[in-house]
Amino acid sequence: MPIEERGDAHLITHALAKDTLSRLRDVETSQVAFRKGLVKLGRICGYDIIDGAMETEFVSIRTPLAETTGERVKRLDDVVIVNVLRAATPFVEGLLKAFPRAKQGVISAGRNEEAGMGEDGTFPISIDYTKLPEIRESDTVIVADPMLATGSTMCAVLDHVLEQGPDPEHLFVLSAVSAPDGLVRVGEQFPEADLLTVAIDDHLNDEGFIVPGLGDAGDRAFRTE
Ligand SMILES: O=P(O)(O)OC[C@H]1O[C@H](OP(=O)(O)OP(=O)(O)O)[C@H](O)[C@@H]1O
Ligand SMILES: O=c1cc[nH]c(=O)[nH]1
Ligand SMILES: [Mg+2]
Repeated sequence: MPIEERGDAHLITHALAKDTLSRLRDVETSQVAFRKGLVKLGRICGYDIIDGAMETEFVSIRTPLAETTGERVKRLDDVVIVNVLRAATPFVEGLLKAFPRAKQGVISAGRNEEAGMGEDGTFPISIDYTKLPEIRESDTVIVADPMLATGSTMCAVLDHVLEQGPDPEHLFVLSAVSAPDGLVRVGEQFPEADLLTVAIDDHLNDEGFIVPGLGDAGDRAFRTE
């Protein structure tokens, strides 16, 4: 199975996910290659979520030649993907290749970098715009953000997502790179969430950036610096 348990999180271990993340980390990777890499990584992660966490069922099929039995992924319509603006946008574009019929929500959430990281290791988060579909108990919700650093953004986003209605059957927090602090913070505050990530990095620096990380994912994808 391409998803392995690791402490507070589950690691997506597909070789192509690691390959793609390594290209994203490279400081020489151009903006276009970076954005395309995030799309690719989202697609791989989506396939791995389906492989590791979604049920399948056997169905009868008639091919042009004969009756046979096939296997289908169940309940792909009951998936909600939440895009945490803005760095998650290309990542979600890739996820949608695996979940083309997912309902989508967006939340614009940003760290107040000027305020800096507080003594408790968190950032103030401003949530400026949200548009979420109805979330039902039977849904699988995937909240996607390529970077989980202090976890401040994800905690604010999850508060918002969960206050809208009943707890969904499955709640996944999907990131490309996570810092140990962020995983612990989100895991403690939202024990119902399944934390999925491609890599757990070493530490956060004084500015709250993941080390070694890949830099500022939003700036690299959107060419803003
Ligand atoms: O775990 P945290 O410490 O909260 O940091 C992670 C957040 O930081 C980045 O967003 P950023 O605030 O840079 O916004 P952007 O996507 O617009 O660049 C990233 O995409 C996460 O949302
Ligand atoms: O390392 C980090 C931390 C937060 N946001 C990013 O884009 N990168
Ligand atoms: Mg940013």
